[in-house]
Amino acid sequence: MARKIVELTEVTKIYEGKVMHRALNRLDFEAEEGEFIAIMGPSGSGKTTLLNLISTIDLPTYGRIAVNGIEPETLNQNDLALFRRRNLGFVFQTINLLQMLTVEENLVLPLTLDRVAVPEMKRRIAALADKLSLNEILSRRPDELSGGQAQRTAVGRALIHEPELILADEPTGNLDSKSARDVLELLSKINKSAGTTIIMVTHDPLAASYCDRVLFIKDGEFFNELYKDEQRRTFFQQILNVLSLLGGNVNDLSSVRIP
Ligand SMILES: Nc1ncnc2c1ncn2[C@@H]1O[C@H](COP(=O)(O)OP(=O)(O)OP(=O)(O)O)[C@@H](O)[C@H]1O
Repeated sequence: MARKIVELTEVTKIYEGKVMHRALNRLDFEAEEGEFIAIMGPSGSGKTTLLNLISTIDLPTYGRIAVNGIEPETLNQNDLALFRRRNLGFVFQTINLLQMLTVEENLVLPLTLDRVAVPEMKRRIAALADKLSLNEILSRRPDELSGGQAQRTAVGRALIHEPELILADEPTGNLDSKSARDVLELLSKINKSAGTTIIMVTHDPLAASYCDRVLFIKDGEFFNELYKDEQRRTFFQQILNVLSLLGGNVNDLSSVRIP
């Protein structure tokens, strides 16, 4: 049986504010090594909360979480930061590349923090630039890149330290459909070739159709789950069907792209 890379058992997250809000309610979720999973649900259903808990940025109010066998609650802030840096890669909708640095310098940033030797950095850049088609743009700065090139660089930066788990929050949200496809195909290729586990929050059923499994949540609880066992187009249709059952804000479907 494949190794479990993420395990959530009866996880509840309550935000304490003026008004107390239960964002997740006794949620169970597991991800096995090598899975490519989408998390979908209406606005406010708890997707980002779930991703923040898996990424150990936030802790649950009740319940148990283990990521790569580690329970984040048992680590102090320093060890948690180190754990994230070594084990996780992050890709966000807003592509947060450092404007002062070239693509190449942005790519190696996580390695600089870990004081990796220069020859090893060069080896990893060469391998990644090939895989991500970044060779032509390594010396450019972020403001000289298209949206797709910038997001491919951000994916590269998330991958350069060879993490076991990639966490992506709407990675195609700001991209045109061609660039979105390029990024999704890239994520899919990395998932298949390196066996990297990927968990991606998305509103976009086309993006979700690249995954092997889609978890739907509603009001912080499990709503449904779909596994891809046919063509991507059929899977896309099945995802749309569940989304229509799920309801929520009609704007959530405004970004639907046709495969
Ligand atoms: N720090 C916070 N304090 C209080 N309530 C919060 C906080 N963060 C999120 N919430 C509430 O928790 C619920 C879930 O939020 P979350 O961001 O996880 O939803 P989401 O599914 O990612 O939504 P969206 O698709 O709009 O990004 C929402 O009702 C939100 O208002």
